[in-house]
Amino acid sequence: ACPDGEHEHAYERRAEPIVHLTPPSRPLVWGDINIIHTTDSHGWLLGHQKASFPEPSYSGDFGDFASFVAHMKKIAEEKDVDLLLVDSGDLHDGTGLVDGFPPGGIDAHDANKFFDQLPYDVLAIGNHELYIYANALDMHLNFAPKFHGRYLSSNVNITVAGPGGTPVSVPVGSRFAKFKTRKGRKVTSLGVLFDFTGNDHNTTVQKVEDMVNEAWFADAIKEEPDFFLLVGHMPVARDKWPLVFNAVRAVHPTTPILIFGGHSHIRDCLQFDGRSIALESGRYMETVGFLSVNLDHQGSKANLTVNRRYLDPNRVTYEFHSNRRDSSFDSPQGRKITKGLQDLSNRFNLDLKFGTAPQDYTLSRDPFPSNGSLLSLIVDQVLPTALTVNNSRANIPNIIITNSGGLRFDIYAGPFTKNDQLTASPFTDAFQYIPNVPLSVAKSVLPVLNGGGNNGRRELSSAEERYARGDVDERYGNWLAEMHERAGPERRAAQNLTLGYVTQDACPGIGDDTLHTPLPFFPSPGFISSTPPTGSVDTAIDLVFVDFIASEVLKVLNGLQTTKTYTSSDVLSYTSILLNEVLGVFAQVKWN
Ligand SMILES: Nc1ccn([C@@H]2O[C@H](COP(=O)(O)O)[C@@H](O)[C@H]2O)c(=O)n1
Ligand SMILES: [Zn+2]
Ligand SMILES: [Zn+2]
Repeated sequence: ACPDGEHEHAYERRAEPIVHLTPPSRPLVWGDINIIHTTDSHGWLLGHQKASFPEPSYSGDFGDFASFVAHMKKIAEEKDVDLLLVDSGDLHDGTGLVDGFPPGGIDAHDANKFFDQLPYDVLAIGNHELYIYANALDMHLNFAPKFHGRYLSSNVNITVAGPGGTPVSVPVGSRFAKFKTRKGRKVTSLGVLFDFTGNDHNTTVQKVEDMVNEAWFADAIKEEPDFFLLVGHMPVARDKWPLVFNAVRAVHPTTPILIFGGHSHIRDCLQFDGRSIALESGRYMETVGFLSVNLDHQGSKANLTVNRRYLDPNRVTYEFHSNRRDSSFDSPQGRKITKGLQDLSNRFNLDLKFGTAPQDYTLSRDPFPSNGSLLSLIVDQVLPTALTVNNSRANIPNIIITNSGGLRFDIYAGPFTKNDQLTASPFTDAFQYIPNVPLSVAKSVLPVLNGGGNNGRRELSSAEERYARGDVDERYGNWLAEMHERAGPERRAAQNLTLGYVTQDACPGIGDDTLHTPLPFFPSPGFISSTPPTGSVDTAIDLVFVDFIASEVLKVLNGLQTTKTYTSSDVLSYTSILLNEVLGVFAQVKWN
């Protein structure tokens, strides 16, 4: 499959040990319309930098990605087809580049600037652009204008000072966009956010079912384009896409509809009907999605010919698909972006070392609880250590509860830096407490939180559920065997599959671009807590929790007992140390 045999070279950056990457299994299938998709990048613009698999598979940085896109645009011109670039949101929260700014800065302000150096055709807003008003305002004032009407927030508004200082509620970006492709195809595009309710004051998210009844929506979709490009921060399965899809379909029974989703951080694909396709391209720049569609059967109402591929973003992948060698791959713009990102990392001092992690701690590759579980490390060691530093309540027995979704990435053995701290735990959530909670009541809070719905944890994809059940799709096994057979003896010998994504979705054929051995996957509860102290049922303890879950904790406390009605006035500040600082504090104490 490898055109010139040049792609099996090494990943050898940043003084990491040399690691050999497997090239993609086959060339991309191009169509009349081709779309490259990113989503939930969460600041991983410097790529994944650790040496053990699967990380090197995702080692391409945003500069490499920019070079790839530039080459692909050239190939599209040579083939005389369209190539678009889209993003489905969640730019903020996730690495030092977006969270390691000095005090007083604005979250992802500096890192955002790399996005507008790429030729994005459409971008949609994510929920992580809305947790903090200042970030949403930055998107409105500084980010959206760079994309000239193509940064879409169909159902998301922000309140700003209007004429004469009167507050007005306006879309953060634009509600929709209509444009023509290079080949002259007419496109109507929306940018929809799921029914998010955790947004900051002075931002509003309209429910998807209400959005599709708006007059502007009917107007926007009235005229028939060559295809609808629905980009949105909403999982392609189990969410509100059918509402948007059906609203469009009711007016245009056969017009092609291409959907690009996000938010659930998985590789996924499905077709709502034969003339549509919905793709979701993972998270953290661990996946670049590629979708091709053949539209040019004028007048035909036949099923679309569609092809989707989930690329591992690394230079081997990029060079393979753009027919470049290492020496001819980097574009000037790509190099500039890589340098800019490294400069930003240096400016934010992201290599600052807090200590040395003695082993790997993972979020889902080890069961919870276990010695290898990051969640176990957090509740058994990190929080009990870090929260008692300089804390006058250190000697009062406590239970500390947090939501597992607040921890976002594994820790790998070796130097533990400021960037590692912020990838594992990016949120500035504060610790609060309620004093004098009877031990028996406090002990019951965690089980009720975990029994009471799915808050705090993201849903498992159907593939993850199947993996957790040990149920591996035989389609993949057969295909893998066939690829091995076709590969020939030399390649077969070289193909010791690395750990990585093994995707099972609902679209035809196999989506993964590079073959992998699947990563172990263990589900974890939505909420986790430190071990409760011993004592009698009425021992008064501090119930400590992150502010992100304060309202849920109050609700549970009031459901568990009737002696006292707990309100937000019972909630006090526990420490000045934030959730995104606890690992650094712990590492300095225990890993030095
Ligand atoms: N302050 C915060 C904000 C978010 N979370 C967690 O992130 C989840 C949403 O992340 P997506 O990338 O999937 O949009 C949310 O459900 C929380 O679990 C948090 O813990 N603290
Ligand atoms: Zn996300
Ligand atoms: Zn999200």
